[in-house]
Amino acid sequence: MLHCEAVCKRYSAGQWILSDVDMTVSAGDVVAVVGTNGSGKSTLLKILAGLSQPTSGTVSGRPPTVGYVPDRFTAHERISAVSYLTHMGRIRGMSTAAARSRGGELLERLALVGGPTASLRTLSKGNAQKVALAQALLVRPGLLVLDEPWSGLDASAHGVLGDFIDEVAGQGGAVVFTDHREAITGTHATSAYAITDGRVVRRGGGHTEGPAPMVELTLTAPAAGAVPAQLDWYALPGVVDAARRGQGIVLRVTREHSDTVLMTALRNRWSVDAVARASHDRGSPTDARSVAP
Ligand SMILES: Nc1ncnc2c1ncn2[C@@H]1O[C@H](COP(=O)(O)OP(=O)(O)OP(=O)(O)O)[C@@H](O)[C@H]1O
Repeated sequence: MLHCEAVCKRYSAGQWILSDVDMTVSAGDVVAVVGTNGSGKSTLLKILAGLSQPTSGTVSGRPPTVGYVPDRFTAHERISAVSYLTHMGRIRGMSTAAARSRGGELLERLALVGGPTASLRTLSKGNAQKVALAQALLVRPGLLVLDEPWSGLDASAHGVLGDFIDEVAGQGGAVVFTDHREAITGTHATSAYAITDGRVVRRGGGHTEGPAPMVELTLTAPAAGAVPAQLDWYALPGVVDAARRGQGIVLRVTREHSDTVLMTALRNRWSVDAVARASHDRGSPTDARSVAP
């Protein structure tokens, strides 16, 4: 489907932001792009969405309908949220009635504070983000590109956003998003890429091809009273799966990071029951969508 080949990007004569990016996004994929501030995540997303052109390299196979949500949606217009969505829907070829109805339905699901008739210029960052999300979903996107979509959204909208992502992917669309929290990428993404020094590598081993070696760690929780008994496993490097088992937990961790994760567990008084080479039959190393955090 969407395929980037040897994509490089720099702005004017500045330094290279992206170098030789090879990336494929297929129907049904939910792809996380992670990286530090300024690493080029937004730049990559804009190229994938078709809003920015690579300096060199090619992007092919972009679906005709792309939904894009920027990291910040600043709307100063006086018009109401639902009127804005109606206009956007018409631009996308919908009838006025269909656009208004679909826009209203999306805003209702997102629980826009102030309701659909709230004026855009009065919206908080999180509420404006809801409108931006709704406009991207007016017409079912073949590719949905979300730049830090969780940022600013209240917790109740997080679940709705997750549902939207699942719906788009379930209907054969692809989703690409950025977020800096490992737990989010682990929960929602079927694969993840990290940007470091302009290079985009498949997370969990640093290769875009072939699964990274994985280790399965079986750990038992510390006795009651020991502190801290719980760790945010997904926040540890290399953890792609964390499944509770009785009083313990079974982690799938990239071989590269397994020693670090073990040390962290031991420092926090978890006991190690078993360390084994993990098979790849349960999906790719970054396939963590089916597992609750
Ligand atoms: N239009 C532009 N013109 C010139 N430089 C730009 C432009 N857009 C981005 N940059 C630069 O490109 C680099 C990457 O920016 P980008 O916004 O893609 O990073 P990011 O990973 O999304 O950052 P953040 O996590 O802070 O949103 C930064 O150094 C930024 O200053």
